[in-house]
Amino acid sequence: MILDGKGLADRRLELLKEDIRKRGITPTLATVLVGDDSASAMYVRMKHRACDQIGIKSVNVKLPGDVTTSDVLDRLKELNEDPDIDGILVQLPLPSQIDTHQVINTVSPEKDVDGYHPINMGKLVGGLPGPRSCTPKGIMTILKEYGIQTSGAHAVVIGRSVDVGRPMALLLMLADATVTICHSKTRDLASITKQADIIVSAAGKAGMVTADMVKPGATVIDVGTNHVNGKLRGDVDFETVSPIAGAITPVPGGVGPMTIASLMENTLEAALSRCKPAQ
Ligand SMILES: Nc1nc(=O)c2c([nH]1)NC[C@@H]1CN(c3ccc(C(=O)N[C@@H](CCC(=O)O)C(=O)O)cc3)C=[N+]21
Repeated sequence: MILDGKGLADRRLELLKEDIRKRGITPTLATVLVGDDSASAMYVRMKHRACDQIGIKSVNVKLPGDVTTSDVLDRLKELNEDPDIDGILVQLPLPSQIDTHQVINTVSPEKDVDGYHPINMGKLVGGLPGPRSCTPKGIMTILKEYGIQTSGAHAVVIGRSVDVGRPMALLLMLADATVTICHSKTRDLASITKQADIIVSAAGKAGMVTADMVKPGATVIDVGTNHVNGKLRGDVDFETVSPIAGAITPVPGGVGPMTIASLMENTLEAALSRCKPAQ
């Protein structure tokens, strides 16, 4: 079974559009793009397009590639204080001279639609409600919508990044999975992934998950967005793995569109919790 992230995301965007229209509000998302990396610029454009599609207002703050950390922090403080802005997304990765930790720390936790702020990460660790990182949230939605059981399942996450691997593992654990986290230093990766009912690959290496690493019938979620010779490729060798997997996300058309749908959900939630309508 192919897990159609694109179709699911489109349906969720339609529901969000209807929800926003009925509430008569205009949530507002600010994106912050530093420098002119073409992939980052494309992702930001895709986010703005989704906003336009569903009635979220978006503003794009563009900063030159040679700004200092304090330039970025100053701009973020303005956005934090701006009552018209509900959500703030700082597109990552940032240029190397910028202190990414300080930037993430400066985004107001109430406006943190990526769920990267330590307060929101802490809420995730504690199992408290709060904004969840968009990619892991989108993956949980895929699993839920397709009825893929997490309770009691062995989920193997490949990758321990702060934006995907770690929050993914925590969300799977909160959903009662038994979770193993693997990464670049893991020995004999295949022997571990072979035991998985659910594999989530966020390793960032094109084609690294091969058929011999997958148990027949397993669910395979591919977070990879690797650009190889101008083509987008996932972490999973789709040709050989898809006949073995019980369910698999394609790249493109799988996790990526769900990341954006989750961002839209987080932006609406940020707007609603910032301005509680009178009952
Ligand atoms: N603060 C921050 N938050 C993020 O959520 C964030 C980020 N920084 N930096 C970069 C990554 C990457 N990311 C993607 C979003 C959508 C697709 C997506 O929709 N991709 C399409 C294909 C697009 C294409 O054609 O290349 C698909 O998979 O079907 C992919 C990747 C969000 N990220």
